[in-house]
Order: sequence, then C-alpha cells, then structure tokens
Amino acid sequence: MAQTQRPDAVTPVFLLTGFLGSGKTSLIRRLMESPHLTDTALVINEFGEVGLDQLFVQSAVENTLLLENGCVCCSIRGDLVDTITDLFARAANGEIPAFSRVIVETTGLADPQPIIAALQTIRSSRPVVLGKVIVTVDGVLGAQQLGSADEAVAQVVQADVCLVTKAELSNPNAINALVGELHALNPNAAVEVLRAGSFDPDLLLAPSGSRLAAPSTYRLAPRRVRGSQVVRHRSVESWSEEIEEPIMWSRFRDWLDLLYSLRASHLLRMKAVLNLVGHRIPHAIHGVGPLVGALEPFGDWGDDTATSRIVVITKGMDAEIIRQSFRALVLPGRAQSERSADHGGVGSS
Ligand SMILES: Nc1nc2c(ncn2[C@@H]2O[C@H](COP(=O)(O)OP(=O)(O)OP(=O)(O)O)[C@@H](O)[C@H]2O)c(=O)[nH]1
Repeated sequence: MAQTQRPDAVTPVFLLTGFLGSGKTSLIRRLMESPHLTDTALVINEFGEVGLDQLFVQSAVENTLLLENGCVCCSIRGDLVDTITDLFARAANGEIPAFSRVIVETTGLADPQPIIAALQTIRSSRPVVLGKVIVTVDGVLGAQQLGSADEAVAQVVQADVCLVTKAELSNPNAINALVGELHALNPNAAVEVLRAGSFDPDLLLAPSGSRLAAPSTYRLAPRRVRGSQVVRHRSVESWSEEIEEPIMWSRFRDWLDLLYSLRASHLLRMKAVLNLVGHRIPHAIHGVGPLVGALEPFGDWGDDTATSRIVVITKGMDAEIIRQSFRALVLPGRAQSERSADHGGVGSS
C-alpha cells in the first residue's frame, strides 16, 4: 500500500533506548511488521567500531543509517544532528523515500537527556518533535541491571514508555516485581510487558504530544575526558572485528566458553554474525550479561561478501584481552603469522 505524507508536516523522532541487549533491535523488527510503519527512517547508533544491528533490521527498513563507534549521548551527538538533517534533505531531493517519522535506536548505554537536547538543534525543512522515549527493559536481567548500572536507571526515569521484554523467559512474580520497580522509578511512564499477540505497534508509535525537552530529573555525570570528548560510560570498552575467512564453530565456541567461564561478570554484551566453515548462510549468536544464547541461522548474505562481524562490550576489563584471546583461539593461523611478522618485520620509524 502506498504511503502518504502526513499532512501536518511535523516529524516525530522516537528515541528507542534500553540497556545493552534488552531487545531494542528485536523491537524494531517487530515494529516494522506493521504495514502502517514502513514510512520510517531509522538511525542506529552502536558503541563499537563494527555495526551489526543494521544487518538485523536492514531487510525491514529502507531508510536505515548507522552511526557507529561512539555513543550518541556523549561523543557523537553532532553526528546525530547532521544525520537527521541530511535525511530530511535527501528525502526532499527525492534521493531516498519520503518518511513521516524517525526512530533513533541508541546504544544500550545512552542517556536520553542530551540526545533530546541535541534534537532541538536540528534545522530541517519540516519541524521535528520528540515522539516518545521508549525504553526496553530486560525481563530476565533488568532488575540486576537497574541495581548495578546508572545508565539503566537514567533511561527508565526519562521514559514515556517502558517495555519489559523476554517475559516468557522469566517467571511471573519476577516480572511483577520488575514492573513495580519501574513504576516506582518513573510514575509517569506507561509500563507494558511485551507479550506475543498483545503488541500494538501503531499505538506505541502514536506521538504522545510534542515534548521538546525531557525533564532533567536524572543525569549521568560526565565521568572522564578523553581528548576533547566527554565520555560518560566509565570503564566500558568495546572490541570488534570483521573477518572474511570462514571461522570454525568449534574454535569460536571454545573461545566463548573460556571467556565466559573466566570473565562473565565483566562482559556486558556480545553479538556476532558469523561466516562459518561448512555453512553458506550466516549464523548469529548473542550474549547479554552472563547469558549466552544459542547459535542460530540468520538470513542470507545477499549481495554482501560473507564476513563475520563480532562485537564484545566489557566493563572493568581491558578489551585487548578479548582481541588477543580471539586471535589465539579462533584464528591461530593469523595470530601465528602476525607474531612472525612482528619478529621478522623491519622496525618502524
Ligand atoms: N525470548 C526473547 N528474546 C528476546 C526478546 N527481545 C530480545 N531478545 C533476545 O535478546 C538478545 C538481544 O536482543 P537485541 O534486540 O539485539 O537487543 P538490543 O537491545 O538491540 O542490543 P544492543 O543493541 O546490543 O544493546 C537477542 O538474542 C534477542 O533474540 C524477547 O522479547 N524474548
């Protein structure tokens, strides 16, 4: 069905946030099943250098843009403003399909408040309003994350809607307790438990008004200054890698087993799309906190070169350890040749 431009010419920007692995990308995939929501531009922000989320949603959303290698709430706010401004310009020129709403999927560590402030500086042909701040909360790990991560609390207290995900993996009492905690943290937010069949994407993305600035009831204090960038996410590091040569699943699995048996408490998030030896189609695997899901076939490579992409986000742990262990256990041939090159190489200037 052809989409028509909204006559009011106001474009709502929805912020979709929620702690690492709480289900933001999965929610987008569900949202995009609604035929009424296809005229949506999607901006995805990822913490690591290698973005994966666009792979998970790209078939669903035509206007998808990726902002990687930084968190949009601190280091790359200007990029977000430029990206959205540019989206409007390109739609006006007919370079991309017209859209009547924008969804910004933030990193799992983002603080909504500075992002909302940045949205106010967008200069576009059509006025931009804040649609809603939608926050996914992990039904299994949410209570623990709220107890241990300032970022998770900051997201909830600034939410218009909190959506509890993964309810089917938890028990009803724990879900009820989590819902109670969310109400207590933010009495103004609607709190909903996502259940199959009870989800109305159109209702979720109906703008609730034109709030231009979120109440700054809770702000993450800037923690550290690195170069000229304010970095709010203390002790968080990421390692990511893209590899064209096929990976042996047994090696990858052994590496994950070792990593999680030794350092699970430092691992915030792991996600990978893998080009595995003996398989023509990509496979995906997710780790959220200490929990690792099953390896699952995932779509196809389409026109893309089969390339594994892996991201690991750590807290209080040098991400270099991840790189080294990955090289040693998953790509031993490459690690060996890198060592040989180091030893036999000409000294650098
Ligand atoms: N069973 C179940 N699994 C879910 C649900 N939502 C997300 N997941 C799983 O949780 C993992 C992480 O989901 P994502 O949607 O990638 O989470 P995210 O918030 O986008 O992750 P980041 O962008 O890395 O912060 C994946 O394995 C999903 O399949 C849910 O409602 N139920």
